[in-house]
Amino acid sequence: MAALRTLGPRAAAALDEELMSTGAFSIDQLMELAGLSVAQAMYALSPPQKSPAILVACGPGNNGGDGLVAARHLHHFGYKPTMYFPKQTKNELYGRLVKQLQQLKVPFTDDFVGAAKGSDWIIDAIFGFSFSGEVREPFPGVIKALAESKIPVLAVDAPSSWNIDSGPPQDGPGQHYIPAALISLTAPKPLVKWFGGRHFVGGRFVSQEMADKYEFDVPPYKGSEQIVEVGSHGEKL
Ligand SMILES: NC(=O)C1=CN([C@@H]2O[C@H](COP(=O)(O)OP(=O)(O)OC[C@H]3O[C@@H](n4cnc5c(N)ncnc54)[C@H](OP(=O)(O)O)[C@@H]3O)[C@@H](O)[C@H]2O)[C@H](O)CC1
Ligand SMILES: [K+]
Repeated sequence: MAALRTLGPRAAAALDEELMSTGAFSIDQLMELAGLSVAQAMYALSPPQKSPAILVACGPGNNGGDGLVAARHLHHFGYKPTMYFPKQTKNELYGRLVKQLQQLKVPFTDDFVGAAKGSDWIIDAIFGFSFSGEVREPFPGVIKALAESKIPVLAVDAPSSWNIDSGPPQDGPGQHYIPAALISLTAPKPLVKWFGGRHFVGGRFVSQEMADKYEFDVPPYKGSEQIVEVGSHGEKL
């Protein structure tokens, strides 16, 4: 069966702009729904009874914000999330998301490698569709640790360090990391061509009109679910 059409980084950024202007959404709303779908994908992969300890690595942009929201939902689902959020900005929304986690006594750590050792799964919410170029500090060590670790990773929107259009960095086998699972938000990005693991689509907030305009497909969400599992490259299952 045909794969879901992909959305490149420029189109994804333009869609976000339009959702938050003429679409009348706030970033808080989009991030809340994106983060909820990340938490639902984690639950579909492994429930808290089996995999309670989740390390959530958050970057400085909206991909990181999705991770902060997902962690709050994971806490309420019964998981024990730990946060690695090394590059916190003064952004007011992020401040509130962090405070909500602190009030739930969700721990924050500066030691990614140490925290990863005790984790059942890692959520990679470091970079999404606005990533480009070489990974800059403080993240190269984190990407290296992900490449060396055997702990399964759920990547949010993109495996961090992969080019959104052209996939894994050309740095040789064993150098880049390969997540066990990916949740694409709104639509898969072109990099799914190089992905081979379990793949979900989430971010259930676009109209059919918007999907037609940006030439992607709304996946077949069932009932009240915020996610759909698709094939590795976005094939409909
Ligand atoms: N419509 C949707 O589906 C929604 C998706 N959401 C999520 O938002 C991200 C995109 O968020 P954005 O804020 O545009 O960008 P990112 O989070 O991907 O990354 C931006 C930050 O990353 C830094 N960056 C970029 N490249 C590098 C690099 N090579 N090394 C280190 N750091 C890098 C960048 O830093 P600057 O220094 O350049 O500022 C940014 O800080 C999308 O993927 C979804 O996950 C929304 O939550 C809701 C709508
Ligand atoms: K990511």
